[in-house]
Amino acid sequence: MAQRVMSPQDVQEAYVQKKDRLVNAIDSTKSILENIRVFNREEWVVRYPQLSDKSDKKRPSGRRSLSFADDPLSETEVVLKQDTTHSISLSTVDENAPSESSEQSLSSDFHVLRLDLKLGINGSTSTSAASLVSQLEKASIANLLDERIANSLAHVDKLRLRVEDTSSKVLVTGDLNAGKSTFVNALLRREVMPVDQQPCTTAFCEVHDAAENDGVEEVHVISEGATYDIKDSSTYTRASLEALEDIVGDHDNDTPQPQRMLKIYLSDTRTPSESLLNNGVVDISLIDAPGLNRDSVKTTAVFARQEEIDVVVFVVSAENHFTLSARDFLTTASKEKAYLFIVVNKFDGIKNKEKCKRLVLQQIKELSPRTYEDSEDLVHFVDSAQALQPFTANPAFDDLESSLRSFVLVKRSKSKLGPVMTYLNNLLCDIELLAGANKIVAEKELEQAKKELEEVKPVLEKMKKGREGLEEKLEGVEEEGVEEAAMKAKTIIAQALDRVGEGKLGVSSLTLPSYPGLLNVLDYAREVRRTLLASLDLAVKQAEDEARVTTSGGVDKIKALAEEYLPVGVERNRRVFMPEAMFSAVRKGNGKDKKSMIKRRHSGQHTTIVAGGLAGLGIGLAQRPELLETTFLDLFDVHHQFSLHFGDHSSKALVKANSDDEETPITALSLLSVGLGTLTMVGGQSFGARGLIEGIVRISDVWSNETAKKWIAPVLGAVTIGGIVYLVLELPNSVPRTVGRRVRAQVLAAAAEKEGEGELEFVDGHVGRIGKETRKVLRLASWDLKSRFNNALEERAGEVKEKEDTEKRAGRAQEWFGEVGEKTRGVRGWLVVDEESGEGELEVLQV
Ligand SMILES: Nc1nc2c(ncn2[C@@H]2O[C@H](COP(=O)(O)OP(=O)(O)OP(=O)(O)O)[C@@H](O)[C@H]2O)c(=O)[nH]1
Repeated sequence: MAQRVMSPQDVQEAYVQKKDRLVNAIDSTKSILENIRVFNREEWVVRYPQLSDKSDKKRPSGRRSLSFADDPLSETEVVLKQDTTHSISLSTVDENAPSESSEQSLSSDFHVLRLDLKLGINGSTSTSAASLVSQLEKASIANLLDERIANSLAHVDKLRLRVEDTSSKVLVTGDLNAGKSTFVNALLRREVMPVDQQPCTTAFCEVHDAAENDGVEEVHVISEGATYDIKDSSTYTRASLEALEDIVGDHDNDTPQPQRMLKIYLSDTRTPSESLLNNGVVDISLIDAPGLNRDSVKTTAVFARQEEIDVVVFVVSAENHFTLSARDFLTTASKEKAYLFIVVNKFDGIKNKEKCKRLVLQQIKELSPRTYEDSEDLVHFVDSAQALQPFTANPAFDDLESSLRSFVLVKRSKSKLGPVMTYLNNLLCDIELLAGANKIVAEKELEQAKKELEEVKPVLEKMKKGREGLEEKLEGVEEEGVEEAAMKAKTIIAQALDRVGEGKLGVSSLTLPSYPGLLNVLDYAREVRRTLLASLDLAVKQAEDEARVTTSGGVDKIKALAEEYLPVGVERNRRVFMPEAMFSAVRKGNGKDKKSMIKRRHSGQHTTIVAGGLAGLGIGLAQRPELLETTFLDLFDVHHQFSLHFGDHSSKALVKANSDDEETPITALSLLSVGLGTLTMVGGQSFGARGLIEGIVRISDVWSNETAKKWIAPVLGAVTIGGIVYLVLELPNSVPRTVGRRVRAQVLAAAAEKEGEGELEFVDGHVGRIGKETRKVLRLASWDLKSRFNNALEERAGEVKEKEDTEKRAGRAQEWFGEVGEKTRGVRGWLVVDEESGEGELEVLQV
C-alpha cells in the first residue's frame, strides 16, 4: 500500500486514462463488430464454430476439435493457444510440431456471442446437439449470429454511455446521531444539512454540484412515486436551502413516513483539487441517508445495493461503536459491496484514543475483513464537528478526504469500468475465436479451391486452345467425306450409265436375258430394258453403299476427335450411326428394303441417326412404268440413226442425248436417208457412216438417170429385203445396244426434265444427292460434337470462374479474419493492463 500517498491528481489522471482506454476499446470493438456484420452480409457467411474439448487423454492439451454449427460432422483438429495477454489463437494442427503442454484450462466456448443452438432438452451431449443443429442452414446460423452481434452492439453502446457517465454517488449512512449530517457538512465545508442532537434526518438527501442545476442553489423535493428528472419540474417541488431544516425535520418521528428523496444543489467554491463535489473528474454526489433504526436498515441496505452507489461511507460514533443495526447493515453491505469506507466520528472526545481504535478495528475485522485489511485507507478516526470549525488545521480529516476521493475513483473504476471491461474482454475473446475459426475455414476453402482450379484450369486452357483446331478438323472431315463419297458415286454411276449406253450392264452382278427368238422379240426388248434399268439402280445403290462406308469412316473420325478433344467426364454422343438409315426416304417405295430402312431402336439409350434420302431422283428406275415402256423404237431406233448421221437440231430437241457424237453437216431430209441410216446402224461396224453417205449420194445420182430407173427398183427391193433379213438376224445383239442407248437417253431426259437444265443431271443429281446425304450425317455428327465441346467449354469456364471467385473470396476472408484477429488482440492488449489489477488496490491506477 505504499502507493496510497498518491496525489489526488495522479488518481484522477489514472482514472481518466483508464476511462479513455476503455472508451477507445469500446469504439474499436464496435467497429470490429460492425465490420463483421457487413462482411457477413456482403462477402462471407460467417460460420459459427463449436470447439469440443472432450476429455481425450490422447489429445494433447490445448487441442480441440473444431466443427461448425451448420456442419457439425466436419471436425478439424486445432490448437487453442493463449498467450500472455490471455489472447486466444486458433491454428490447425501441425503434426510435426512438438506438442506443447499447456497447463491452463482454456475456455473454448463463447461468452457473449453464444448462440443457443441446442434445441433439445438435453442438448448437452454433442451428438444430439449435432443432429439437431445440423438441420440449421449455414445462412440461418449466420443470421442468428448477426442478430446476436446486433444485440451485443446495442449493449456495448449502453456500456459506453455508462463509462462516459461521470456521475458517482457516495452514500453516507450510519447509526442514528452518529454525526452523518455533520460529516457531510464537514466535507462540504458548509453547514447545509440540519444537525440536531435529536435524530432528525428522515429523508435521503442527495447533494449535487449546483453546476448541474445551472448554478442555482436550491432543494428539489421529489414527488412521491415520480422518477426524478431535473428537466421535468412536475417530478419535484422546489425549495430554498433555508427551508431544508423544516423539510427534513417536519414530521413526527413516531409515525413512520415513507422515505423521501431530496436533491440539494450546492455551489462549491473550492478548487477542483480540494472539492469533493466539483473535482473535475466525476460528478460526485453525497447522499445523507437517515440514521439506521429498525425501520430504515432495510431501506438503506436496498439503497446501498443500487448500481449507481459507488461507495458506501459508514459513519459510526466513536462513543458508541457499532450498534446492532449497524452490525446488521455492515454484514449485509460488505457481502454486497466489498467497498466500505468507515468514518469513526466524534473522535476528539475520546480519552483513550488508542484503545478506541483498537476496539473499533477489532470489530471491523469481524464485520468486514476486507475493509479491515485496507483499514489504513478505509477506516478514519475523525471529528467532523471539529473539521467544520473555520481556520483550524485538521490533518486527519484532510487525509480522510483525500482517501475518500481516491477511493471513490478507484471504486468507480471497479464498479463502473470493471464490469464493462469484463464484458468487453469476453466479447473480444469471442471475436478472436470467431475470427480464428473462420480464418481456418477460409484457409481450407482456399486450399480446396486452389486444388480444384489446378485440375479444372488446364482442362479449360486446353479446350480453349483446341477449339479452333477441332472446328477445322471437323470441317475437314466433312469436306473430305463429302468429296470422297461424291467422287466415288460419280465414277460408279457415270461408268454404269456409259456401259448401259453401250448396251452393257451397269453392274456386273446382273445378267442380260437370253434371246428368246424373233416371235418374242418385244418381250426380249422389255426384259433387256428392265435389266438395264435395274443395273442402273444397282449402280446407284452401290454408290450409296460406298457413301455409307465413307460416311461411316467420317463418323468414326469424328468420334476419335471427340475422344481427343472432349475432356474426361463429358458425356460422349451415345447415338449409334446406322448406315442403312442413310438414303432411307428413297427406299420407301421399295417393299423389300423396308425392314432395313429406318430402324429406330428405342431400346436402351440408343437412337439411330435417320438420314433422309432424296426422294424421286431416279432410284428405282426399274419400277418406273414410263421407263419400262417398250416400243418398236427399242428394236429400231430411227431417231438415233437420224441424229447420228445428220445431227439435226430438231432431233436433238427430241432426244436430249449424247453430246459425244461428232457433229455432221445437215443435208436434205428424207425417209430414204432414214432407212439408209438404219442400215448404217446395222452395218455400222463394217461400212462406216461417211462411206455410206457417199454411197447414198451416188445412188441419188443414179436415180436421175433414165436408164437406171429401169433396174434400180428391183435392186433396191432386193437390198431392202436383204437388209431386213440382216436386221432381224442381228436383233439379239442390236436390241441391248438400242435399248441401252435409248434407256440412257431417256434416263438422262427424265432427270433433266426434273432438274430443268443440263444434260448430265442424272449422274450429277445422284452425286449431289449422295454428297448431300453424306454431308448431312457428318454435319450432324460434327454439330453434336461441337455443341458438346462448346457446352463443356462453357461449363468448365463457369466452373473455373466459380472456383476463382471462391478462391478470391476465401483468400480475402482469410486475410480479413486474420486482420480482425490482430485488431482484436490489439484491443485486448489495452484492456489487459487494467484487468491484471488486484482487488481495490490504488496501485492499479499508477499504470
Ligand atoms: N463532539 C462532536 N459532536 C458531534 C460530532 N458530529 C456530530 N456531533 C453532534 O452529534 C449530534 C448529531 O449530529 P448529526 O449530524 O445530526 O447526526 P446524524 O447522524 O446526522 O443524525 P440523524 O440524521 O438524525 O440520524 C449533533 O448534536 C452534533 O453536534 C463530532 O464530530 N464531534
